[in-house]
Amino acid sequence: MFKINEFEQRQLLDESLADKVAELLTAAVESKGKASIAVSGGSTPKGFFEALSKKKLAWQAITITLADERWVDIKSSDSNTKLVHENLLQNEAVNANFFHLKQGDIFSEDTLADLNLAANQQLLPLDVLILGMGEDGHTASLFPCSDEITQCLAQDSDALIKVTPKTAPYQRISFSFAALAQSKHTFLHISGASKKQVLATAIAGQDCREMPIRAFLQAPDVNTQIYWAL
Ligand SMILES: O=C1O[C@H](COP(=O)(O)O)[C@@H](O)[C@H](O)[C@H]1O
Repeated sequence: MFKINEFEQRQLLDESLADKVAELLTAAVESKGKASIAVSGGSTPKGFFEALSKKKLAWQAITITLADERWVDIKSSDSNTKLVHENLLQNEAVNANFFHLKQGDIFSEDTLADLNLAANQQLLPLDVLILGMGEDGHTASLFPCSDEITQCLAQDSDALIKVTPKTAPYQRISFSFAALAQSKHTFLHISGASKKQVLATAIAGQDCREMPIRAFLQAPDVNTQIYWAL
């Protein structure tokens, strides 16, 4: 299931999404004393991160993580962790907790097992999930071109998966569809005419392995709120 929310300007979208997410995180903290949110990286979320970072929330009770990360040095300009540190873990949100997906230099099976255990104990199910979408219909690092795509979309997959895309750089770590689909509130944040066309193609077809974002649009128990601006 999905609903499309369109905005005339990206700044209006960023403010509106930040208002909504702030409301949901506040409600989660009030009801259970803590909240968790996974955000996406890439080129789209910077303005939203800045708007959300200025909200006066109980940030010390909130854990932020990423829907996916590239296995690069966290000082690299391609690091999603760096993007979050420089734009979201700022202002009022400087005291939020951050759950690192990129641990150490070597991406070993032991590292993956430890991260899966910690994510299941500390984070899941997420209160809020903010997805992005690439031009190929990937979301998080669920890439249609990867050998792991069947595993990424399987109902019984681990929460975190090692993914090697064939048409995008870097090895990745990504939450699986099964883990992300448990989120209490799911948003897809996209902008620009080209992404609107990609979304239309995704809506018009069925095959989730061809465009993994379809899994979040089609699942009857996932209500994906799409936020789009030109
Ligand atoms: O590689 C990634 O790409 C997607 C989409 O990024 P964008 O630059 O087209 O907004 C992003 O959602 C994901 O987190 C990132 O690792």
